[in-house]
Amino acid sequence: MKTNECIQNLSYIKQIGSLPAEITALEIDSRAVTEGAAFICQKGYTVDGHDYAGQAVKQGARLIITEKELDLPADEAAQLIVKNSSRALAVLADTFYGSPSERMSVFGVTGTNGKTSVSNLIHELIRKLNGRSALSGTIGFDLDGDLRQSANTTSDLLTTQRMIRTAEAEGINNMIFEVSSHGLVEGRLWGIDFDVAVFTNLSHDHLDYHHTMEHYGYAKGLLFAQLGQDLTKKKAAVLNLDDEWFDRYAQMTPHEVISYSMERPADFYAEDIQYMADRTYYKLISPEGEFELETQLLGTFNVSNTLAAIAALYARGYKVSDLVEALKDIAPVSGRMQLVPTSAPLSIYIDYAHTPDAIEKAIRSVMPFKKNRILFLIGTGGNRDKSKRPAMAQMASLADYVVLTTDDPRYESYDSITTDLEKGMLHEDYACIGDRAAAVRHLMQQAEPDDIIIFAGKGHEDYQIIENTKYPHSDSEIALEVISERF
Ligand SMILES: CC(=O)N[C@H]1[C@@H](OP(=O)(O)OP(=O)(O)OC[C@H]2O[C@@H](n3ccc(=O)[nH]c3=O)[C@H](O)[C@@H]2O)O[C@H](CO)[C@@H](O)[C@@H]1O[C@H](C)C(=O)N[C@@H](C)C(=O)N[C@H](CCC(=O)O)C(=O)O
Ligand SMILES: Nc1ncnc2c1ncn2[C@@H]1O[C@H](COP(=O)(O)OP(=O)(O)OP(=O)(O)O)[C@@H](O)[C@H]1O
Repeated sequence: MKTNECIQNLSYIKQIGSLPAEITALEIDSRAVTEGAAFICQKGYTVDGHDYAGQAVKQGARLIITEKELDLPADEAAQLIVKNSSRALAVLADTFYGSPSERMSVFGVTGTNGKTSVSNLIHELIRKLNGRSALSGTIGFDLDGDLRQSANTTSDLLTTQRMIRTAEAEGINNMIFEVSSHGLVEGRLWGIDFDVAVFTNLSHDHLDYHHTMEHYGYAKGLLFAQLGQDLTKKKAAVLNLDDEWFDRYAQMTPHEVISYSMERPADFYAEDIQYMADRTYYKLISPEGEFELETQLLGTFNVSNTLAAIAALYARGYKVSDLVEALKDIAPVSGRMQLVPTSAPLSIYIDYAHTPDAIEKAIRSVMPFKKNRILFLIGTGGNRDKSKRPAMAQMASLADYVVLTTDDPRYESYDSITTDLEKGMLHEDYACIGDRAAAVRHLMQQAEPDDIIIFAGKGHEDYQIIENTKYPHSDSEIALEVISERF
């Protein structure tokens, strides 16, 4: 793209050197720079991208976007000094990639729990109803069925714009983003034209980063403000009426608010819910009438998640009857209340619950069909929000027997993690076993016929991070091994 065209909307303080005629690519990582690229220097948590501008120039960068004047060969690369390079990146990426989000149906899903589940439901419902869809989130970047890896729940801004551009180039006209609070406050989604913004719920998590629930809640609210003020576009906020943040998020947008609830009348609400070990049924009351709904997704929270997904697609003109029909065939996201097939006379679920609220909901979900005991294993990560640990164990105490362990201990000792968890235990029927593989084995050794077993915290992940190394790990594999020895 011509440089003048690319920087037409960019405010900058000063130009050093002459601008190249063309920009071939935008990069924020010097290691990815190719000939003719513009390199945008960003300060990170670990290093400062400004320190890599020299390397970027050596690799062929001809324009450097920087917050300070850098000592670089003026004949090789020009510099544009900007006040804030993240804002500059947002402007440049939007122009360079041609604002693809404006031409697509873009859904953003935020909340403490349920982002992956709701995003995946929206994505799969669209595909089931013969549409094409791309999804970016914790599980990766799914380009209409072709799954690629990505590092974050909400990727950096450049990756985000590239994903939308790639989807558009593939002829895909729906894009779903799982939106993290980190991503919102760091502007990883600046410039994205969302059509539907969905809120699942807000509860204790990430306070190592946000410090207070007020700040955490505010961060999530930025998604609803991002729907913008242009009322010539039909947009909607889909909000959970059962959550106390409903009113505040509704105030953040002039666009239509579509409510959903499991507890009271709303635009979309659930009545007569029946929880089975492998299916959930409920009566859906919607603006298009009442429907008997059946889903393979399990647990109370998935009733809420299915309501959110149906409401989000209704906002884009889908018929509720079609959505209800399509939902029957959609399988749960890997590792979210996923039933592990076994011939042993007990039920094993793998779940990703790693917040107090999710743990409470996971255990309450299986109570309606409990015949014997509920055995629950909970692990939590090292070097992350420690304040939630006792509250997690407090909720885990709803189970009859609990094993306290780790998920990704990183650099923290097993003992430090399980000791924090132990502070919240409300009964004595528990064991602390830091090594997760041993913890899973121990839990399975206690299992008796008709027990319900939930392994929480790792979900779809098939590894454990110890220090900075990923080791293979699978709760279900270990559980099935013990079953083959015992049953
Ligand atoms: C703490 C944090 O948010 N870190 C994110 C951040 O990394 P960083 O700040 O360490 O980056 P850095 O290594 O300091 O690099 C700074 C700059 O120098 C550049 N650089 C660096 C090295 C080099 O040789 N050349 C070079 O140009 C980098 O490309 C970058 O532009 O920027 C990276 C690229 O965008 C992110 O992948 C990374 O997320 C890490 C993996 C992370 O764990 N983040 C968590 C806190 C997070 O964001 N989580 C939320 C989900 C939460 C949830 O709901 O569960 C998420 O959205 O994922
Ligand atoms: N609506 C919900 N309310 C409460 N808990 C939920 C809800 N949906 C899912 N959960 C719980 O949270 C776990 C993670 O679900 P999911 O991956 O959909 O959430 P997430 O917001 O994407 O989480 P993360 O940001 O950590 O990836 C599930 O395994 C389940 O235990």
